[in-house]
Amino acid sequence: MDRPTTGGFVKTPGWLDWYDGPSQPHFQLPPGAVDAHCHVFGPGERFPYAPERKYTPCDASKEQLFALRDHLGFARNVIVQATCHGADNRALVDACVASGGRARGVATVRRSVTDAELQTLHSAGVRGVRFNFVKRLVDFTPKDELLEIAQRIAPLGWHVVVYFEAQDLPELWDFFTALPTTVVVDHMGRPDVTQPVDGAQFGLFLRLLREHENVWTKVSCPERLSVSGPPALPGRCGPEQPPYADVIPFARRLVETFPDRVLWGTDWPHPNLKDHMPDDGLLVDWLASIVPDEAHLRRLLVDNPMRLYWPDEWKGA
Ligand SMILES: O=C(O)c1cc(C(=O)O)oc(=O)c1
Repeated sequence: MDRPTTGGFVKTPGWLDWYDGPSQPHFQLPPGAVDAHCHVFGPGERFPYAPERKYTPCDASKEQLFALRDHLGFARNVIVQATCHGADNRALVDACVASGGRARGVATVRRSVTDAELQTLHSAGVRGVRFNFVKRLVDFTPKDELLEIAQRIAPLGWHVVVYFEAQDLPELWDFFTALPTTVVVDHMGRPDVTQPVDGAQFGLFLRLLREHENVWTKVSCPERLSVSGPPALPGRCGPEQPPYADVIPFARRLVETFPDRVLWGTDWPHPNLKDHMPDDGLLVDWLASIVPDEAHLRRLLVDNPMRLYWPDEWKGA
């Protein structure tokens, strides 16, 4: 019962009994697909976790991440700095460098970062910084410091990734809309999916993208947002029983309305999930429910991430 699963996680009571590592997805990814949101954790002995962290994850190494990439059929990764590593980007940089150009990074930096350090991060493959506003993950960071960082990374052609809870969007609106770069919102701005897709809360998020063409979003993390959850049994999903059904209308609305400003990623190794350990194969299968056709799929998984992270290699849609 305590076999390691993906990400070095070990089953704990409460996780679904059937989970035993990522399944082989049924859904065929397009050639060149990018997993545009995933993490590496540690290994803690080599890359210690930050003293100010709010959680301590299981180690999740670059080797495990690259094995998952190949297993699922992705060509590339975008590795996002997780809060448990604070502003120490060494594990992220190590993974990007080891990927041989198949991974880009989104780092976390403080105001004290030097221009030389930014250049080193760039050479390793970093193309953005992440600002986290989720209160269970970080202490308060003054917005004037973040704005200063955004102004310094803009000339490098980098962008800003933001993570927040939907109820905090009104308070963060002015800050987000003042950012001078492309802004990528993690996990659809974390909507409450028990509210209607046409309701006020998600409506405000849609308005942010409609009124600000520099704002993109990741249609990721149905496993975090879902109330209905994954199907009870593996191999039982399909058109009649899609996984994470309650999140589909939200992701689909974004994919259809802003086809050139959406990204997707597994969020492996799924930190802080308490109720179940998601099957990454099933998460890939979930894509079938949120894209209307092949052209949208290609933009979501290939053209958009390539344009943002590998513009020199992107051949155009
Ligand atoms: O919802 C989360 O717990 C979570 C945490 C982190 C992080 O610790 O950076 O990143 C994510 O993408 C999601």
